[in-house]
Amino acid sequence: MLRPIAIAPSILAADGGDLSAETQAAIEAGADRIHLDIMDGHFVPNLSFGPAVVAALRPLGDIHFDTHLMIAPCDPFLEAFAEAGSDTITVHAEAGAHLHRSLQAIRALGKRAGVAINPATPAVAVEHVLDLADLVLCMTVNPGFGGQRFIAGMTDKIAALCAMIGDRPIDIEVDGGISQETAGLAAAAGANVFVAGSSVFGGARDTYAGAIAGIRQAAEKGRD
Ligand SMILES: O=C(CO)[C@H](O)[C@H](O)COP(=O)(O)O
Repeated sequence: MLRPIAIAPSILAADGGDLSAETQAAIEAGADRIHLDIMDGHFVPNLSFGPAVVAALRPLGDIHFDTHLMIAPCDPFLEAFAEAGSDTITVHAEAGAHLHRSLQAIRALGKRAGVAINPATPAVAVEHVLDLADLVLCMTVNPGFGGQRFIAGMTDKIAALCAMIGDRPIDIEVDGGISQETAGLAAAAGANVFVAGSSVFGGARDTYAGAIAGIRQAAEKGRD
């Protein structure tokens, strides 16, 4: 099954003092989705931002907001991120005692439900929730920080997820170290949604369009 390619710049790597302008610039540069990394200093060893920031950015456009919750527990915050304007809400398989219930709750809020797995978590961890998932996120770095190196060994897991998911209409997203150099490897293994932080926001604003186009081209080529 050939899923549509989408590039999702992560504003974690953007200028935090100018998030509206940075998000607007990414939209104008051709982003398909905006990736919002939510960190709690507990599930991951870093803090980022909360639903108020997501809500503040929402009026910038009707682009898909892809919210990645790196928080535990996650259930108490699902409604807030739904109300803030998230389109997809992704929770970690490792973050909650009741993953099935969390995904049900996201769907009940009228949002697309995503499930993420860390590099050390096997693909089989999501097997029994696929009927409740619209997106599976394979972390290609350990979550918590941008700017890390893509873990090449994750391509086998992406391929295993792809085989497990089969023809279900579920996005296969990769996050961490995605660039023009690595997007092709992930695409060849079956990924179709590419989160990119530092490889987009690491340059000046007039380079964002070229960076997004380059990642898209690399992903398309990786499928050949
Ligand atoms: O989820 C994340 C970190 O936990 C970030 O989205 C991810 O690391 C993207 O940043 P970069 O592209 O710079 O690796």
